[in-house]
Amino acid sequence: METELRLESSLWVGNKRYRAVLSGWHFNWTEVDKKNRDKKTISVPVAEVVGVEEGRVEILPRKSVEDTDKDFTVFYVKRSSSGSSYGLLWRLGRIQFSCPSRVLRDQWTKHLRTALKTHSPLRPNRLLVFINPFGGKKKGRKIYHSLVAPLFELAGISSHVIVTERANQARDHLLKKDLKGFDGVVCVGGDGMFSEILHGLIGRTQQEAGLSENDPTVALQPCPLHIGIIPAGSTDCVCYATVGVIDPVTSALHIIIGDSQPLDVCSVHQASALMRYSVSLLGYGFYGDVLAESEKHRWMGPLRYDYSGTMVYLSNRSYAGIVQYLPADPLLSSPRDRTRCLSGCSVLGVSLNVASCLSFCAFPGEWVSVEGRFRCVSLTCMSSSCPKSPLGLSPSAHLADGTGDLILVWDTHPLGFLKFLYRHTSTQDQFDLPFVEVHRVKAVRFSLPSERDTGQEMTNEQKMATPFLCGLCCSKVPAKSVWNCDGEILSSTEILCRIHGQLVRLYARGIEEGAAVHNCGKENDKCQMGCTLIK
Ligand SMILES: CCCCCCCCCCCCC/C=C/[C@@H](O)[C@H](COP(=O)(O)O)NC(=O)CCCCCCCCCCCCCCC
Ligand SMILES: Nc1ncnc2c1ncn2[C@@H]1O[C@H](COP(=O)(O)OP(=O)(O)O)[C@@H](O)[C@H]1O
Ligand SMILES: [Ca+2]
Repeated sequence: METELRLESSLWVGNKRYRAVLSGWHFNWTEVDKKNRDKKTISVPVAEVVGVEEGRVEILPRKSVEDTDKDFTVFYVKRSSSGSSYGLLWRLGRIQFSCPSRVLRDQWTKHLRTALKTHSPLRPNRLLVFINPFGGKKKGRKIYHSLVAPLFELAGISSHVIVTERANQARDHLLKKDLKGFDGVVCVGGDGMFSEILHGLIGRTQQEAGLSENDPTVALQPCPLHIGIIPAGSTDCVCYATVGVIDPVTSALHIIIGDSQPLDVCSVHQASALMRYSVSLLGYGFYGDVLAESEKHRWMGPLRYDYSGTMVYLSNRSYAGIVQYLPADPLLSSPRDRTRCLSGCSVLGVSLNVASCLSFCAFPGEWVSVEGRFRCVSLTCMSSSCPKSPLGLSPSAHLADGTGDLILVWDTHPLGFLKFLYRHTSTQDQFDLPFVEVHRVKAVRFSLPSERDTGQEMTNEQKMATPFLCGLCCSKVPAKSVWNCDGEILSSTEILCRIHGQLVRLYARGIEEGAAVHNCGKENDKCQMGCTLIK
């Protein structure tokens, strides 16, 4: 089959002659200029060819087609460094070849198209697109129509676009409407919008499989449709943590070529009912308070989190709680092993025997229990990196290993907590502080101490410590906080969480790092799949 797809010939690009070769996984072209022997070869993996068109075709800044007999145009993924972000920006590359005959031209286009289908079988033909017109800076519609739709059209993807008119419309559509014929669902918006798609697709899949989402011991069915994220929100953490940059064109190109990245999902239950799913931040204390405060200032747009973050920091609160967790196998990985989950990462979920030991009563020995006052308790299934924190809440967490990282920040003095927060903005280790613990876990349970212990009556010492500028934003110190579940406030405080390995798949491939050193000893572009980074 590989020999069948091989094609090699002399072609022209402008007035220069090139040797073009299509073989196996690659398409490359080299200038054959005698005076300049060391002209570089440009090599494109066939899986990264976006489209092949007969004639002279331009799509930027405007689409134009000159239908000639001997020319063909190839569009492909071109990488460039993104400056501030850790990942690489993808752009649309374009090259226009001229053939000596029409027969040869047709042979090239036919072979390239066949190779492309063979090497990237998950390319979507038909997509269901939801746009949240009010996410982030309210630019969702513009981002989609000006940057994404032209690329989908070039790649021959047909899309059904729905601009939402209310919250939860996308979720309800996915739960109830006919989804036949769609290969994937695209979300134009932020983490909240992604969460709607996530709930719709997971719910629909379980309905069809006859499984109960309420039962935390049930092994849920993975979703058959892929999810694509075009970032147009405030935090855009899911996009950043799975692609490495917040860039609509990069994300659109990952969707077009049918990249596939599995993702762990955490189900959050109260008593025996499912409350929500989470992929990035499930946080009590600081992050819960920030979200609750920020909801009052939605008009500020993405800035609301900085404003509320500062206010909540100044209010200097901590909360009593009991945290119980089921540790993951420490021999497989650790949240402090300083590896990073990069594209092709090999730390994947092994079949975890969670269900059998989820029952706390039946297997008390497997669970670890801690109690005390916390600044925050956070659980994240992935690194949760975002522009505010480029390495994320847990820099060594893995996207698809079936575990989450539980971060416990014990009550401490205000400057200590500021240090912890500030370390998220750099490469300094935020876990290397005496009041911080991090555990790789399969399940977590959170409960409140009995009324008597929650500190309704605070000790004098606590009273002294608590109202650190507290008068700025609150008059009374509440005894409990709320849970922030991927940007939604949960209605209940006592919860049970379980991580489901690889429950959904995104059109992404994990973070491709720019100028990094890898432990396979090779330079970045030659790095072997699955190697890990050394700092
Ligand atoms: C001093 C600098 C501190 C920087 C600390 C940065 C930690 C950031 C970790 C962010 C993890 C994000 C996880 C994702 C959450 C989202 O699902 C979720 C929903 O997003 P959406 O509205 O786009 O739909 N987003 C959130 O819940 C936002 C959480 C953001 C917390 C940011 C806190 C900023 C704190 C600033 C504190 C400043 C203290 C200054 C004192 C003088
Ligand atoms: N048409 C709409 N009107 C109001 N809210 C909507 C609409 N469409 C989606 N939403 C909701 O808006 C919330 C925030 O959206 P998101 O796209 O995540 O933006 P942001 O990142 O700015 O929070 C989501 O929880 C989503 O359910
Ligand atoms: Ca994980």
